[in-house]
Amino acid sequence: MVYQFSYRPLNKKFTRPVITNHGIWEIRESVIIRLVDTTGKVSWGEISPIHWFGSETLQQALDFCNQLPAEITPEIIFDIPDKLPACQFGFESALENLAETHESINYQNLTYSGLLPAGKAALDQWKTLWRQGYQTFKWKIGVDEISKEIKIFNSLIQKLPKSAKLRLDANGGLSYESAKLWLKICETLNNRIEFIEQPLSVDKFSEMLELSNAYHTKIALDESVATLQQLEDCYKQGWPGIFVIKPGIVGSPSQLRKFCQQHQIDVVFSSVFETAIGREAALKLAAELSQNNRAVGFGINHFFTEKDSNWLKSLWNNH
Ligand SMILES: O=C(O)CCC(=O)c1ccccc1C(=O)O
Ligand SMILES: [Mg+2]
Repeated sequence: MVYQFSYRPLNKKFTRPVITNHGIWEIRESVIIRLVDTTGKVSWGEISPIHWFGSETLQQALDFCNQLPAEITPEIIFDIPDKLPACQFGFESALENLAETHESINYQNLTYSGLLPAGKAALDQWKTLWRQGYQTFKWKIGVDEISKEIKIFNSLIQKLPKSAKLRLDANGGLSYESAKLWLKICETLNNRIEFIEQPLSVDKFSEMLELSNAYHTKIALDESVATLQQLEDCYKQGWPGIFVIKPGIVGSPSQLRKFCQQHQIDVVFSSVFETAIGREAALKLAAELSQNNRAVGFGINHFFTEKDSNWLKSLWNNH
């Protein structure tokens, strides 16, 4: 089989900047790819790198697309190197969409986690998301001073319904002492805190292992398991807690499928703030590979573009 291949860069301003310990992120830059098979069937894929998170850079993805011929084959797609995980995801998902079997996976019964804005804005925003039906929320910490964040956290916990679950994501921004302080606070809230995500930086695996053995509140690795190689490595080192998987940047869906089917791991699937193209492919993987029913971190609709044809068509017509 050969596929007509074309691609377009896409820049999309977030409706609200994403503030994390890594900094302020205002524009989502992606590459949308288009495959057409010999019957004329069209399929889309999305390459949405996050270099500061551990994937290739946007430029590396564009350079890879640029050197491809206009007609590509499955061999070319399955030969994409592991140093281009977002490209592996984009091309393989587009290829899978062309295979009939793939259409059938339905991801309607996933539950979603809503991302709250960092800082005190969370105190106003949570109710809007609650009314939209979210029962799990994620709040970024490690952005401001810990004393300020604990104060906001205390009022957030007061306001949130007791049945709501809250995830805290430090993006590796806490010191060992601050992580212990957060974990001590969470211990007193009998499981209302589902987990603390990446409390320490990627180079502090053994400290996080120690913390996960010392406290009940679960710890989830995210930046530490950004790519499949890192995921396998942390698994082999015996990580007992949760693994956050971002399908958009983890790498090859077929390799991810193999790993998840070989190992029983506690997984949370998470967005890379992709458009509806990447999101649909990622949610299909989440539905297929989730062994537990943890809410998926894709509940932030204003970050992606609906898969209506106009914006896609305009991408191809305006160039
Ligand atoms: O997982 C979620 O709930 C939303 C996705 C998210 O937080 C995220 C999105 C892009 C880059 C990093 C992260 C993160 O989890 O740290
Ligand atoms: Mg995270």
